[in-house]
This record gives sequence, C-alpha cells and structure tokens, in this order.
Amino acid sequence: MSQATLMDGTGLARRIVDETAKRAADLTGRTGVTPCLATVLVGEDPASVTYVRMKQNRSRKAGIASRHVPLPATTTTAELITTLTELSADPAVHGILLQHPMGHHIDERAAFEAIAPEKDVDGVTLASFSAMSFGLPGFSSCTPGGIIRLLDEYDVDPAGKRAVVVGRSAILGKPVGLLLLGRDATVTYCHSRTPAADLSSVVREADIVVAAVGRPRLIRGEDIKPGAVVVDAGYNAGNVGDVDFDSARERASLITPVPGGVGPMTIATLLSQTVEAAVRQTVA
Ligand SMILES: NC(=O)C1=CN([C@@H]2O[C@H](COP(=O)(O)OP(=O)(O)OC[C@H]3O[C@@H](n4cnc5c(N)ncnc54)[C@H](OP(=O)(O)O)[C@@H]3O)[C@@H](O)[C@H]2O)C=CC1
Ligand SMILES: Nc1nc(=O)c2c([nH]1)NC[C@@H]1CN(c3ccc(C(=O)N[C@@H](CCC(=O)O)C(=O)O)cc3)C=[N+]21
Repeated sequence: MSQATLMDGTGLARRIVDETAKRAADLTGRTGVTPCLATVLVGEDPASVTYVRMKQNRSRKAGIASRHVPLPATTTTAELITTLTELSADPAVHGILLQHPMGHHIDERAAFEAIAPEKDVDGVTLASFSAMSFGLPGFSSCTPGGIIRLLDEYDVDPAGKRAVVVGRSAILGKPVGLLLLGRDATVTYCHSRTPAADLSSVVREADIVVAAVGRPRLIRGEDIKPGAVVVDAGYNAGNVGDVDFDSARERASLITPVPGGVGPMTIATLLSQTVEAAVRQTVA
C-alpha cells in the first residue's frame, strides 16, 4: 500500500477563516458591530495559555475582537458562574469560550451551563449538545465540527462505514461519535475502561478512526486497517498526536498530520461560529 494522502487542515482552515473575515467585515461595515469572542481561562496551565493566545491571534486576523478574562487557579465554581453569567448578559460579547480542562475543584458542567446557548460558539452546553445529537440547528462542538468538515472536504462519506472513536470527553470524543452516527456510520467508542486488546481489535475493524485521547502514539499503525481514514485529534507535548503517524501512514488511505490537521480546523470552526453568533445577535 502506498502512503496515505494527508488531510490538509491548515489549508482548509485558512479558506474558512478568510470567508469568516469577509463576513465579519461585512457585518461591521453594515452595522458598526465588531464580533467579539470572550475567552475565559482559569489558572495558568502553560498549554491552555498557548491555546487561548492562538485563538486570540487568529480572531484578530479575522476581524473579531477578543476579550480575555484570566481568572486565578483558586476561582470557585460559583465565582466562575458569576463571570460567565455577566458575559452572557453583555451585549458587546457575542461568543464565549471557557477553556477546558479546569482545576478538579471546579464543576465543569455547571460552569459550561452558565454560558447562554446563543453565545455558546464552542458548543459545550447541554442545549448545543442535544441539538447536535438530534441533528437540529445550533453550534457544534468546535473540534468535532471541524473534523466532519475536513472529512467532507476529502469526500469521505461515513454512511455505512465502521467508525471507532477513541475517547469520550464531552467536548471531543462523545460529540464526534454522535456526528458520525448522524452521518449514518456504525460507531463504536473506546475509552479508559476498554481493555487494550479490545482497543486493538476494534481499531483493526474500523474504516474511520478518530483518536481523541491525549496519549502519545497510543494507536499503532499495525492496528490500522489498510485503506482506513485516520483522524488524529490528539495534541500532546512536542506536537505528537495519539496515532503513531509514521506507521499509520503506511496503511491508511487518508490521514491528518499533527500539527496541521485537526487543530487549525478547531479554531476555524470557533471563529466562524463566533461571527455567525454576532450576525444572529445583531438586528441590522
Ligand atoms: N486539536 C484540537 O483542536 C484539540 C485537541 N485536543 C486533544 O485531544 C486529546 C483529548 O482531549 P480531551 O477529549 O479534551 O481529553 P480528556 O482527557 O477530557 O479525555 C480523554 C479521553 O480519552 C480516554 N482515554 C484515556 N486513556 C485511554 C486509553 N488508554 N485508551 C482509550 N481511551 C483512553 C478517556 O476515557 P475516560 O472517559 O474513561 O476517562 C477520555 O474519554 C488531547 O490530546 C487534547 O489535547 C482536545 C481538544 C481540541
Ligand atoms: N473549551 C475548550 N475548547 C477547545 O477547543 C479546547 C479546549 N477547551 N482545551 C484545549 C483544547 C486544545 N485545542 C487546540 C486548538 C487548536 C490547536 C491547533 O491549532 N494546533 C495547531 C498547531 C499550533 C502550533 O503549535 O503552533 C495544529 O495542530 O496544527 C491545538 C489544540 C482546543 N481545545
């Protein structure tokens, strides 16, 4: 088998961000309103600081204003909810991103629910999640939405395919599996309680593999079915994914690189949903 074709998330994301920038400029030109994304970060985890900065930089280039709200690591759930409730009520803010993970003392679900659904451009609330699971309009979780857009771009039709999602977090694994189910794939989830031997045997049967774990090179090339489509959402220290890229590339038909695959699509989805939120909230 020849080497897999790379799915170019960077290139597609650039096109989406360009379109988003045009939409933002059009809104600002027509109404004087600049789309604004509030980013809320609890604590100073270096990786999270970097992600939030990336999101702000990319926003600025797209004509989206950012309002950064850094909170100390000692912030309580109640204080965080107060901040999010204020941002939800602030007419100058159109989208809210609460960076995950937060400290273990914080009730993440309660915090996410303090985001007004119309400002949930990161797709983390129950309202967004249930709309997405039923195929109704709403904001998708950014990484899952970006992954589906990338599969569409490469004409990968999940219908009737066996898809495995490794990971089941609320912002990534679980929703990407539901979106694949919505596209008529036969979906299996693996997680931390899946025995390693089962992970291996389930991945071996999969036509589409989505890795969303946070364990460097957990998925080995020898387990990839020849011709499978491999989407690696993992983003570990040193720019390493959850898939052993070199060996997987020998067997897959399409594969996302890390970096340059899923990551840029996440940000592109966030920006495009922020401008969409601003358009909906602006009475022209
Ligand atoms: N590129 C991007 O835009 C984004 C990348 N990421 C990256 O994706 C990865 C996952 O992120 P996130 O979902 O937030 O992480 P979480 O830590 O919230 O979830 C990890 C998931 O992996 C499962 N898991 C842990 N160990 C194993 C194992 N040995 N075998 C199978 N499953 C396992 C866990 O299972 P259990 O539920 O049982 O605990 C859990 O469901 C990270 O590398 C993160 O950096 C995340 C968001 C966006
Ligand atoms: N509520 C919430 N929503 C998130 O979407 C969210 C989050 N919390 N917590 C952390 C993860 C991580 N994440 C990334 C986004 C972009 C890249 C990205 O653009 N990466 C580039 C490389 C960038 C570089 O290293 O220069 C790439 O893969 O090519 C990576 C990781 C979003 N996350």
